[in-house]
Amino acid sequence: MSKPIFVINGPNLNRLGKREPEIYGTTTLAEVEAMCRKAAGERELRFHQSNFEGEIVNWIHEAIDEEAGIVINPAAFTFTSIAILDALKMSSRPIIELHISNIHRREAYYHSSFVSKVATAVIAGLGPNGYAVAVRAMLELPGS
Ligand SMILES: O=C(O)[C@]1(O)C[C@H](CCCOc2ccccc2)[C@@H](O)[C@H](O)C1
Repeated sequence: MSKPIFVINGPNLNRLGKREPEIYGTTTLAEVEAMCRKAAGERELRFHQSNFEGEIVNWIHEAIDEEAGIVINPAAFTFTSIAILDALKMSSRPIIELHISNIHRREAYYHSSFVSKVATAVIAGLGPNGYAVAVRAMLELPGS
């Protein structure tokens, strides 16, 4: 039986599409979820968002226990969270770090990701469509 794919979103992404459309577009997180489920096809997809670091850590533990691949947009926790890094280090499955914007073209405090130290791949700058690209890529990665 194939394993689920976890898509995990960090703080403030619940406001996607409602603020800063010039950076993040007008697509809502609910629409992103629908795009991910379409991209996943028959594969089970778990889609989560939280503004709380510990909740994100718990979902990473769930993904590890289910031997599942993880697509993660940690949002601001990308640049601050050792807890999320430590949790991701425990995974033996593919991890795709996803950012809607190209963080490397933005403010300097967005340039150094803890998550990139353990990510299998990083997607940044494709806009909300990057999520569907990440899910489709995850389907093809060995071990996902
Ligand atoms: O580009 C991305 O996906 C980011 O992960 C989004 C984070 C911000 C998430 C906040 O999302 C909002 C969405 C709509 C309105 C306001 C914030 C930002 O801190 C990263 O540098 C890049």
